Amino acid sequence: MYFGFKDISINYGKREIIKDVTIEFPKGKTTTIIGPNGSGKTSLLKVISRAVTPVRGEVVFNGKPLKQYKLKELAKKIAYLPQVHNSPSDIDVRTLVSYGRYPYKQFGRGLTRYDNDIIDNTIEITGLKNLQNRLVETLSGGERQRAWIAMTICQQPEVLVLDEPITYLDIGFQLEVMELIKKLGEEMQLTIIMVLHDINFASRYSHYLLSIKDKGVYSYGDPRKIITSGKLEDIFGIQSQIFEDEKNNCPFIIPEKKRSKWLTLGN
Ligand SMILES: Nc1ncnc2c1ncn2[C@@H]1O[C@H](COP(=O)(O)OP(=O)(O)OP(=O)(O)O)[C@@H](O)[C@H]1O
Repeated sequence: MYFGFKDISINYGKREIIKDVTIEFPKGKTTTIIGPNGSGKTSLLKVISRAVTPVRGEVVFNGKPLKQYKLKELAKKIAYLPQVHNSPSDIDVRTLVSYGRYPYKQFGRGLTRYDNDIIDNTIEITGLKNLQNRLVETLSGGERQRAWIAMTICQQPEVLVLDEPITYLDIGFQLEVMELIKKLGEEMQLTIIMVLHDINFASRYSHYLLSIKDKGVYSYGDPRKIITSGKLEDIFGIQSQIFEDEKNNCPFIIPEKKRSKWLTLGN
């Protein structure tokens, strides 16, 4: 297995959240995890970042369980951007991006010329050149997200894990960040695993979708296979119309109605 979950189960106390999930993420491709609120998507990503320890199973990278790697070694291979990230208030964009080089730093040494070249290049390709001296706290939400993504890219990872990277952004910045992720994925041949709530963005920007329901994998595959009105009804309890986005060559959904006891009361 290149990278994936092998028989992962997650509990919080006695409560079981995820049960026996096994999935391999294809190398160099983008896989997006979708599923209802509270279904365990973030918990799965946190197992990759080691913030959550599964009760059973393991994450496998290059055929070896993650726990057999040294943390510094892993940080050069896998970058993780959590859903909520608070920047220190007094650092500028360049400094934030440079944090991505920490796994490569020798003890007691500063950044090398090579590190600075990588930082320059990352700032260039993520369109941050004009913002590099600005304090991170003064950036708009979209600009800030770009800066954080740049930090992960500066790590030169093979695997990039993103938890809801566009959730708090307006539609313009959502599009900009998704295009950036796509560009970086293609140029750096990244294996991207992310969680998105927006099914249409997930459909358009993913090679594969993984849907989570009832503690496990409900469906996995090409967006065309996953985005069907029957499956979306099962996963989210919604009725929807599905169309073909011919320009982007993927399905898109118009949600119609939620199956909800609140809405039908009194009818
Ligand atoms: N540290 C924790 N302690 C106890 N329960 C937790 C903890 N973290 C998450 N949970 C619970 O585990 C379940 C899964 O949470 P998780 O955040 O993984 O779901 P999610 O699919 O990412 O949800 P959302 O789409 O709302 O972000 C939820 O019921 C949540 O309340």
